[in-house]
Amino acid sequence: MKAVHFGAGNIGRGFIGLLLDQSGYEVTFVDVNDEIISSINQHKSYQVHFADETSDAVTVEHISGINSIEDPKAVTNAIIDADIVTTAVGPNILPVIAKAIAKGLVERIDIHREPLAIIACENMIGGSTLLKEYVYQEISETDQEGFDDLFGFPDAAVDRIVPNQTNANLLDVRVEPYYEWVVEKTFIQGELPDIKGITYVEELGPYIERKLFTVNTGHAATAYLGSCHGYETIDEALQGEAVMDTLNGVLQETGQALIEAYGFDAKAHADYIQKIIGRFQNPHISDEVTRVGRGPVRKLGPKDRFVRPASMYLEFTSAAPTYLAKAMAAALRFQNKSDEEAVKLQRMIQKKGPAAAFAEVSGLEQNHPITEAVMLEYEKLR
Ligand SMILES: NC(=O)c1ccc[n+]([C@@H]2O[C@H](COP(=O)([O-])OP(=O)(O)OC[C@H]3O[C@@H](n4cnc5c(N)ncnc54)[C@H](O)[C@@H]3O)[C@@H](O)[C@H]2O)c1
Ligand SMILES: O=P(O)(O)OC[C@@H](O)[C@@H](O)[C@H](O)[C@H](O)CO
Repeated sequence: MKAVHFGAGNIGRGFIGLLLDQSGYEVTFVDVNDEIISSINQHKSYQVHFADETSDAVTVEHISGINSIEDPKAVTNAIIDADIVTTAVGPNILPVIAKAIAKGLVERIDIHREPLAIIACENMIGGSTLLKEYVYQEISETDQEGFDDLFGFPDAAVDRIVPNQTNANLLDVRVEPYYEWVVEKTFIQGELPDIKGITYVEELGPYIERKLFTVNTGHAATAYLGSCHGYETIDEALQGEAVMDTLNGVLQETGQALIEAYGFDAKAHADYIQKIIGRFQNPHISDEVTRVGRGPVRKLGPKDRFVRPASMYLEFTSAAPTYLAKAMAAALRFQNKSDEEAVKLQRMIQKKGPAAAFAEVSGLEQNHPITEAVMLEYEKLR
């Protein structure tokens, strides 16, 4: 069985590639980073190390790599032969890889009519659905009809903390032991891919929102507040009472919204929160606030980890959330010269002022109760 995986980065090698290899797939990584791709083709294996005191490292084999800039034809051929396609490139790159996926699918359908699942493993709601939209923008309406019967784009939620890597071997990855990969089975054509570690569900909504608005909201809140307080890593930031108190408050607010929306058991959700805070505190992982806070414009977006749960909270309680507002205010103060979105956001704030900048990225009006709550906290952080 053959898998094509776009993005040979942290989660690509440390999670998706590992599980595909363990399920018997030969994995072809597609990436634009020539150093990584050359190394994959030279060594044909790498090790995944686990950030705990007990687990042994696992070797991932049966891999190859394609540099999609240098050899687009090889990407097309790999998609023609693939039994599954997965991605972990970041939400902003989905429109870029959609072109290569569309070309591969158009040529594939001329050669054979085997069904295929294309799964975007990105931290966002509806990642595969969005990828499908980008792919369909690249093909004619006639081709689209043929595609619907063969190619499924099931949405997914992936959870495993994989920080930036500092290993002697470029390809090796150090990951937390915990993982979860949930895939919505509704739109899969043909048989469900037999991948060890995937949980198939009828409806992904509750899973992706629970994950995104607990793990990722909590993570980003810690990163932005930690950064404001001068901390460099997530575990360091949580040693300070101020950040920990706000994190707890944020997760109480998102928890209240999630329980209202999906009827989760309150005790089970409280346990889930504690487990996640424990994962953030893992002393065997050093995860930089700059990685976790990357892309503040995306993270302050209308459907992402802050604004959507804040809007749910407002809807259910008729009050704007306090702690989510503190975290969003800290996001507006996030400085990182190496992060394009952080630089862009600071420029917007300088040019238009914080309320207008927040309104633009969040999609909320300047006089919206959430914007007003964020501005109150923004002033306090001065
Ligand atoms: N790291 C984590 O803890 C984690 C966990 C769950 C989900 N995710 C999600 O996985 C995705 C990737 O995150 P990551 O941490 O692995 O990032 P990363 O930067 O380590 O990896 C992204 C990879 O995509 C590659 N890439 C960029 N443009 C490309 C293109 N046009 N074609 C092919 N490859 C391209 C990059 O070169 C890089 O190797 C994100 O959506 C992230 O939210 C990450
Ligand atoms: O990948 P991002 O930028 O959406 O979010 C940063 C981290 O919160 C994220 O990568 C987590 O480590 C991951 O989602 C854990 O499953």
